[in-house]
Amino acid sequence: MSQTTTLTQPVISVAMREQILGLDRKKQVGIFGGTFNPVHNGHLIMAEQVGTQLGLEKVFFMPDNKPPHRDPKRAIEAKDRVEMLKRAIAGNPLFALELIEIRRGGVSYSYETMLALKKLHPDTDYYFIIGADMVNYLPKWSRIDELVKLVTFVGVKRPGYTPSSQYPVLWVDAPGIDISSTDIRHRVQTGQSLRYLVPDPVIDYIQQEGLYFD
Ligand SMILES: Nc1ncnc2c1ncn2[C@@H]1O[C@H](COP(=O)(O)OP(=O)(O)OP(=O)(O)O)[C@@H](O)[C@H]1O
Ligand SMILES: O=C(O)c1ccc[n+]([C@@H]2O[C@H](COP(=O)([O-])O)[C@@H](O)[C@H]2O)c1
Repeated sequence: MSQTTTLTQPVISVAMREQILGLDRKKQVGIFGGTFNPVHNGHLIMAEQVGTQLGLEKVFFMPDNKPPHRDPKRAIEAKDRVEMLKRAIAGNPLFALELIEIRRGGVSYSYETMLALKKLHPDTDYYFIIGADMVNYLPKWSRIDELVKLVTFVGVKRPGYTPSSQYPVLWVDAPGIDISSTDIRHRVQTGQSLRYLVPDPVIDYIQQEGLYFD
């Protein structure tokens, strides 16, 4: 029996066609690493400004398991930090979660993380978002000379910090927001309002779980 084949579709995929035409654009995504203990509106405002101003496809909030540079005061469990992040980013299609550091456990060195992410997603360019305090701290990061080749650091100003860096940083203009997780924890302990400093669903979670009260 003879068989005839009718080609109704082009044999090349969209990706191949884009490659041939030189249109293969890499994905551009933001990575926003932090302890998020807890996440606050300063984090959300800066992530929104960076994501929209740079035209990123997504901004991934990436809670660390254990920050490399400090012993977090009043550390709470990763599951609570993740739950608060989930509540904070719900409803914003630009935002997503990246839990690679929590899954890996141990100390969360960004070089190790970004190497792993680049291996998993070689077609993605990563924009690593940091505040001015962290920009100043970059020289102390583990394997920083290799890390700057893996990511583009994006800096956001922060009240109280005069940024200076010997490493390349792409600055995005966002309003200076004087909110810190340290201050939020202090406000919980001293019974002050968190309203408009932290998203309402995160305030509810802090109260429901009794976080940061002692
Ligand atoms: N208000 C802010 N303005 C600019 N950058 C910020 C601000 N808050 C946090 N960041 C940046 O977000 C990242 C994650 O911060 P982190 O989760 O440690 O929050 P934090 O408010 O600095 O916490 P803590 O007070 O416990 O040190 C860091 O790069 C930090 O510089
Ligand atoms: O890799 C390092 O040496 C390193 C040193 C300091 C901070 N970082 C990362 O910077 C991000 C912000 O840190 P933090 O503690 O301010 O939340 C978080 O993802 C950390 O893992 C990473």
